[in-house]
Amino acid sequence: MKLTIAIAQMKISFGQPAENFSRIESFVAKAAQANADIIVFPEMWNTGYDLTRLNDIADVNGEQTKHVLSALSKKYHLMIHGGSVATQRDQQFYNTTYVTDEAGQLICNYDKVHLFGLMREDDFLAAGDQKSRFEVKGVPATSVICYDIRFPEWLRTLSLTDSRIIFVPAEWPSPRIAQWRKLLAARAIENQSFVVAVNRVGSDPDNHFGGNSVVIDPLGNEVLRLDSREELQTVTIDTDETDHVRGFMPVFEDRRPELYE
Ligand SMILES: NC(=O)CCC(=O)C(=O)O
Repeated sequence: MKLTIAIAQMKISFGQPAENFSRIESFVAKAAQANADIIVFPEMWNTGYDLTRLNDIADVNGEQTKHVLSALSKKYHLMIHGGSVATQRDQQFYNTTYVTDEAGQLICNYDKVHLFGLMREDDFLAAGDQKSRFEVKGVPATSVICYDIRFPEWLRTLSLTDSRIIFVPAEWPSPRIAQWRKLLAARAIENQSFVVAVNRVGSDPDNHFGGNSVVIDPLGNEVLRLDSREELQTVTIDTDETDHVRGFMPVFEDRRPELYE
């Protein structure tokens, strides 16, 4: 299946959800103009890492995000991978991914599983404990969030289902961009999957974020890589490549799970 994927490598206004919400439609409109099947946003784009103010600015039950993504999907007839947003549910805060299909239906809901202590997530957020699975035009896909990619055992459990694409929204600081690229390539190669990883650009009071959003094929080749500017770019991938790679090198069949516990 050929899929055209749009990467929205955006700046995020720190602690200003209204400003951030007002900016996403122009990315979606450009993606639709480029005939994209799906657009992907970065991590925590509604608030940035303004964690001390979550009580005032997190999206309660994700209602605003779900409503806006659904309306934009319907208006522009494309899927939206909503990166992730800060949400509040039952007196707790989460880092949550929502995905809507072209009819505006919510088809994925995932809370970040591994909280990143260096950016104080563990002081403010609750961790998720559920996998994600959804389909992009019938192609099975999964989604994790940023620091989750440092846990290959988690991504393996997801790829053992039937996933062919791993989506990774992120706010990954510039000093570790070399690690970002290597970790993402490793996750693509070992899971014989496409990886679509979208980082933000710009700065907040604590970090500068280096972009370098990438789309990586199942052999670990970067088929698209952005630099550190705010921009939207699209690329077309052929997801049948995963079956070809899994066919000639049957890593999943050669596993010895009885030895791994
Ligand atoms: N927002 C994040 O999870 C950042 C993860 C990160 O920077 C890392 O090095 O891991």
